[in-house]
Amino acid sequence: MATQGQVITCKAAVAWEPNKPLVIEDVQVAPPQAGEVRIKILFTALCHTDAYTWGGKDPEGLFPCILGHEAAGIVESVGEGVTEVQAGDHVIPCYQAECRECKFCKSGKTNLCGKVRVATGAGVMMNDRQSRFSINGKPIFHFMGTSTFSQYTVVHDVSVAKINPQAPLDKVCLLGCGVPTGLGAVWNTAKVEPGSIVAIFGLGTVGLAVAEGAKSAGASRVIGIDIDSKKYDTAKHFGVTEFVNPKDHDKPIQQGWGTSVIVGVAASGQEISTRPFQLVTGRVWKGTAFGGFKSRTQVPWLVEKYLKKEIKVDEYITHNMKLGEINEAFHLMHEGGCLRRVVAILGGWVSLDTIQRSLLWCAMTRNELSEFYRCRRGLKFILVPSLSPFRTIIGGRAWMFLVERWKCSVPVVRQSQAHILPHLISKLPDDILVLVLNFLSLRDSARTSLLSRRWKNLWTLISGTLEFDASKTMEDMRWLRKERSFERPRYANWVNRVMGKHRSLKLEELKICFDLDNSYCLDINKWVEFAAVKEVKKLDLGFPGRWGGMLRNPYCLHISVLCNKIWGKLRSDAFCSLTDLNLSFVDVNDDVVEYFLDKCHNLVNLCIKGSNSLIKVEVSECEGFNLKSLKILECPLIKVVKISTPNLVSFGYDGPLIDMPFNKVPNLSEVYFGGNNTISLANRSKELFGYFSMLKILKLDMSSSVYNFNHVARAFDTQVPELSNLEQLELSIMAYCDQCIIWPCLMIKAAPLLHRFSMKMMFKCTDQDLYDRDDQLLLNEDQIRKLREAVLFTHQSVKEVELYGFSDHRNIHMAELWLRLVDIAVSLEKVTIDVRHPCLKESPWLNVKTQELDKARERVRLFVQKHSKPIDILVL
Ligand SMILES: NC(=O)C1=CN([C@@H]2O[C@H](COP(=O)(O)OP(=O)(O)OC[C@H]3O[C@@H](n4cnc5c(N)ncnc54)[C@H](OP(=O)(O)O)[C@@H]3O)[C@@H](O)[C@H]2O)C=CC1
Ligand SMILES: N[C@@H](CCC(=O)N[C@@H](CSC=O)C(=O)NCC(=O)O)C(=O)O
Repeated sequence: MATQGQVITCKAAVAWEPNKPLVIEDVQVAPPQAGEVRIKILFTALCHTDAYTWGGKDPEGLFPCILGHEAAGIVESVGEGVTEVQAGDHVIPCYQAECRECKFCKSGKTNLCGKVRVATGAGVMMNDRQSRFSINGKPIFHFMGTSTFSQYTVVHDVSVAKINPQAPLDKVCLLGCGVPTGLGAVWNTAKVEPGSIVAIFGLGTVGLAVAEGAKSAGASRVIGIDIDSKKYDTAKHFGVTEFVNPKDHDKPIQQGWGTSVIVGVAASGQEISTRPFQLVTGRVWKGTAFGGFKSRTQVPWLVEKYLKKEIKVDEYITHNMKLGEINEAFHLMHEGGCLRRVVAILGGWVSLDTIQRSLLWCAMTRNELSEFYRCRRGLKFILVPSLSPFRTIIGGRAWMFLVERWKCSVPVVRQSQAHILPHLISKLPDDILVLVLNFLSLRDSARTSLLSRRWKNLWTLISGTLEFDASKTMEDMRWLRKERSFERPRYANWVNRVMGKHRSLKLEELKICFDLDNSYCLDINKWVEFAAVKEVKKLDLGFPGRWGGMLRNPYCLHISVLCNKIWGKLRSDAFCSLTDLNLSFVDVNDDVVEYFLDKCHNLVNLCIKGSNSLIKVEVSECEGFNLKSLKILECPLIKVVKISTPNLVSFGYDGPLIDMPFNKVPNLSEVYFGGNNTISLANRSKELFGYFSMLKILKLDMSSSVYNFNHVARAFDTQVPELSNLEQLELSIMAYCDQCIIWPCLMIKAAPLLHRFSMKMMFKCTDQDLYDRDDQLLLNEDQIRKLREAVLFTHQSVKEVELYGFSDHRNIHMAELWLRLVDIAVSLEKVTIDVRHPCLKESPWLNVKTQELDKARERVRLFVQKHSKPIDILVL
């Protein structure tokens, strides 16, 4: 284990003070000492006792601490002298230890163990009476010897129950406390006999487990007592036969004798009392801790009972949540319909439902799976998840489709039989399951390893896409200023770990994108080698800085990495399968690009972005050369782009104004220009290419010329390129003054066959300087007249208009002018108007106020109401 003997920094929910929300912190977890075990916690449930201590009622409660005691996980490492468990074992941490040596354990009369209780009650470990948890040196107390609200925890070896690795950890975590307590209260403590009458006060998880235990013990009547009558319905499924709500009665309704078992934990100072006469006349008072079960011995036995379906567990789980939602999970505790909330401590959830959904999806969209099914005569069913989200998407047609596709050989499993789905899935052969895993994200497919031993390594056989997607972390690094020094090695380790485990010989697609600079060149070189060895078809490497631009010390892909000089392992035909190559903020020189163009005869799409060393790109005609799309973007020192290849369909460029000799590109029909020189490039396109008039699609991004006011000033005099065949025009502009509209309008005018027009408007919302400059750019009378003239025309073929970032809060003329497009286009059928900023609309950091957006939407709607044409209008 790479982490063995090391301090692990991980996430944990820390209770800093009683009753204050738990805070997700980066916590240091020290390695286990002698007789200790460090466990990677995967799932934890919440028990009322956690809430009791968090609420400050526990006399043993110490703060700050990490709560949690009903969980399951995998042993990460063990301390000296630990023999009964080892790294990789699936375990349930037990708040009630079992040393099998102390006076109590040997007595045979109690399940309470004396070996470590003094330390667990004091929030420390027995060895040195210190905590293994700390935050920047400040110790954080343990809780109940378990502290499972942490991705890693350290427990005494006498508190670890090793369980069957086939058991789903997201379910059997409940066997760490609530369910055994209820069952054991009946079986071990009260020792209910057949025919007995059992009354249960409180129908939460423990109470329902009591009902289940009572039913299985043969009780003749099981009376549930709760202040919420709605619970009776659920309770019936667990064995409750009658129900009493104390609120419906003003005096006792039952007298008699028998055995009372106290389970509930009460705050310090709270007492129960009775007249001795009550006991004298045959009533018995007992209590139970963990249902009297011997933890290390009997928890594995309970797990087996669950696997054999002899006891319920799944039925107690009402919510699946994530670590970040732990405070919400506490609040839910007080909701009537809530039993156990299981929190995924590491990452999110992947359940069999996800797999079922994925299975159906790929069955419906991929022929290969249906062929696969056809070939396998033995396999005679298809699983149909009739889960509501799916139903909303595909409705009843999915059923028809499946029945049609697989005729009668496909019995469909309906929702009412959903409980047998896991069983059916487990019958699917591995190759089908792997095929299905290809449709999950890398994280989700890796998470299936937790489902059971069978699933453990299946994900390592996926041959579709390995996408190391860390966009969320990148976003946090950007806005929350999350530390790069911490996140970079974590990302690199993740990629290395996954690649180390990956066993499929081939891989369709590899995508790696993170803020990594050249100090990670050894790792990245290995990833490039991995791509070559796995014969990837699509390789996407991106190493942008925090703000999406170049790093000061960018990763440099050296030609020697590709030519066997460093690793010596690559075959001479390395990358011969490559069809798509996207190198973004990877420093490559001319030799590297030439290598890919020369060696990769299957290359169809090539994009080089943000390389400081690229000077010249030459694509020449040669037999069997298939390149269809080429993009050279943000390479500041580029001097020559020389192209002569008949297959080229699409070309994109963003960089200095250079000569681009294009020859023999008869199929070129799509061009993109971006960056500071967009307008100049477009205007000079005829002399640069000579091919401009044959373009069908033109995309111009003029948004980065924000400070280049000369363009705006010259807007009235600008020439537009010849666009006689253009069908689709996409523009991005920095919309800071009315003149911005002129050039696009002239382009629309110059494109008589234009079908679809799309415009993204960027606004610089917070830059006061820009507001000030706006004043300087206010139009004079003459300019306003020219502006109106510029939009005074009609266009016959435009059918579809999309306006993104349409916000009128900055500029009154612009809104009106853009809406005029709807009038200009006489054949218009569809308009989409999105008032949000095109780049920020998905971001929580949107700095345009909601009222402003609402105002803009309202304005659009008013306009639409005035408009009489029968067009389809979507306002976002
Ligand atoms: N001895 C041991 O080994 C263990 C003890 N415990 C203790 O057992 C108790 C139950 O735990 P758990 O099942 O997790 O908790 P739950 O919250 O799931 O269940 C408690 C149930 O009792 C109901 N209730 C509350 N007040 C009353 C009342 N006055 N009369 C009747 N019913 C009432 C609650 O209703 P509502 O939801 O409406 O509030 C809830 O349904 C807790 O005190 C917990 O600390 C737990 C595990 C082990
Ligand atoms: N620390 C509290 C008592 C808490 C308590 O009673 N705990 C139960 C388990 S509750 C589980 O959810 C228990 O079994 N205690 C036995 C033990 O050894 O801790 C207090 O001081 O009142």
